[in-house]
Amino acid sequence: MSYTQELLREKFPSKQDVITEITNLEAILNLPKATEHFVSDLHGEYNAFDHILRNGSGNIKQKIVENLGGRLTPKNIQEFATLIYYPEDKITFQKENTKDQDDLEQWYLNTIARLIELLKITATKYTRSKVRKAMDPNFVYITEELLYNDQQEPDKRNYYNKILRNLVELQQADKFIIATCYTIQRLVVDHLHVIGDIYDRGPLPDKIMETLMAYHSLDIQWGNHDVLWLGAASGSALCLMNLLRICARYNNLSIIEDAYGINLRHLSMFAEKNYHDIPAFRPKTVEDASFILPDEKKQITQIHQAVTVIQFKLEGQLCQRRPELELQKLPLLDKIDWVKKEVTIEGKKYSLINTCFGTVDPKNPYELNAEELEITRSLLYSFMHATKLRKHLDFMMDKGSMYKCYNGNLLFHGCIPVEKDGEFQSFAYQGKKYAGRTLLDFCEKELRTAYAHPEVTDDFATDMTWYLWQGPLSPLFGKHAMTTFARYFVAAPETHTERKNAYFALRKEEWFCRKLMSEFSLDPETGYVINGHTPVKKGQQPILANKKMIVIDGGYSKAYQPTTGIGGYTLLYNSYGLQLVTHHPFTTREDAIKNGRDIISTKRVVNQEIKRQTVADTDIGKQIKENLQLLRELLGEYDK
Ligand SMILES: O=P(O)(O)OC[C@H]1O[C@](O)(COP(=O)(O)O)[C@@H](O)[C@@H]1O
Ligand SMILES: [Mn+2]
Repeated sequence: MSYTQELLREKFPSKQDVITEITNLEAILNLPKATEHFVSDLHGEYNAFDHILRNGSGNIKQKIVENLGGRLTPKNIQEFATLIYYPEDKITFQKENTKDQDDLEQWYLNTIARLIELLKITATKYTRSKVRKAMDPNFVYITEELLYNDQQEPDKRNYYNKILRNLVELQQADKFIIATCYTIQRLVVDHLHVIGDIYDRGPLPDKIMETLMAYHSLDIQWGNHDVLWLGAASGSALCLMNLLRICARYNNLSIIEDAYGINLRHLSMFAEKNYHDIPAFRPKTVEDASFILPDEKKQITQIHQAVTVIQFKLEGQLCQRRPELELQKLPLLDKIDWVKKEVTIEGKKYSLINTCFGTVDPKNPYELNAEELEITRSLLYSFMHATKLRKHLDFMMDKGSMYKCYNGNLLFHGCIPVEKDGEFQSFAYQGKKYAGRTLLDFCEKELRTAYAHPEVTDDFATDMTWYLWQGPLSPLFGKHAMTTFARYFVAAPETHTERKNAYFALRKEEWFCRKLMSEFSLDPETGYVINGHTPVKKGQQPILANKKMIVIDGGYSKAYQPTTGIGGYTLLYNSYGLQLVTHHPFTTREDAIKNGRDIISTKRVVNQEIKRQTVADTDIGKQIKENLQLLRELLGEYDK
């Protein structure tokens, strides 16, 4: 008997145990495939993301319409849906707005009965034990009684009605409704994929991380913005300065100070001493907001300049110590004619439109002055020791990866760098070349090394975190260069251009997407490539390459909504196939609760399975089949 069988025998000591397990697993294989939910580019927009999680990208409403739609008016459908998304708020609202006690009781009875009906429908896909795990432990007994009782029998109906009445009379109804709503939310989506860029530009990435940490099942494909935060926590001061620059640019320094408790006082004082108010560095999203005080705005503008200059200095140092990364052309502080106020970019001279280089020594433009050095050191120390931040980023490392192969699909944030003809471009390091899948594996290995050793700050792995942010062959970035310097200091638009990797043109071709799936050992006939990263602009298509490629940048980022014209896209993959969901921009939580404002605009079927998919068709199904094989062999042993 093999070692595995020995172990199995310990777990299932009698023949009857084996038979029970085989029956159980066979039954699971025949259940419908559970629903996967894909989101990406959340960019700190917690409220919009929270709403989409609560409504399961429209899945909850669809279930209500399909199953209770014939009995409810559109207004009541929306009210019932809103209750399931925001049970606490909706109950309060209901109580405040129903003066008559009898009406309120009737509302409770109707609501509980409807919830149980909907729960029954959402639970059919799962084993009883999995449904139980999704329930609030305090209400398991009552819920199961209500759920598995046949109301058609008169005796049972009385029993059922009695339980309902009791819940209301014993004032347990609120708690029960809230618990059941969350159970429904949980059952409607079985697994969540976050295809990168949780951090930057929006105000509440920390709350997104808290939500994800409480979520029942998920994976993350890192985005370039996430890697900035992981890089900084790995000891890269350069990543840190860049993420501070983005926080200042979008008026989000409170994430650093309030959410993560990192003190910016020294930086702020230094900035005040050394920088003035320059329009190009004013925070982007607050031009018409009244809540920001002029002084505060000026302070952010000054901090923005201070961290930008430190970033360019550190970037120059990195380029000097890592010529192998071929990033030489980027930092331009040594290409400045300080007298004429000109900079040379690719052989051409341009005048500087903003100057804030008071701390730059023309002879040693990339050297930090003493105070910058001290600020950088102490900020990096605080960042690496901020407890809550570390907890969030540990989780991101744990659940995250550069790419994921899941139920036959290939998920990654940005691109696989290629030449124009579709050949994978290779990244050379220490005499070895990495391209295609091996490049992504290499990047992941380096990032994990860097993160595991935050105290080592000058090694290749730490510098690679910066490369992942803006290196020309970074699968997370996918452009020839990041022209940050020119975007701040030069007017000529040609200096701002960031040329996209050939990948983004080729991903429209079916043959190319098939090649990608083969590279990752997936079946090109049945699989899809799913990307985030590039906002799908007005007039562009999210479904490409004869439906082999789907780009679902969620478009949550408010700053980018004018160019996309919509809120964004998410994707659902259930037993019937794949559906692309388009969202309107999210307004506010209050609007969603009071006015029942949902943000789903359309659902488009990407593919419809000919035969409804079951667990047997999934990755878990494959594992179960392997286990069944072993169990059958064990059964044979018991028969000997
Ligand atoms: O809109 P902003 O804040 O100027 O940012 C622009 C920068 O962001 C990037 O697009 C990278 O961020 P994304 O991953 O969100 O595209 C850079 O290529 C570009 O230089
Ligand atoms: Mn991105």
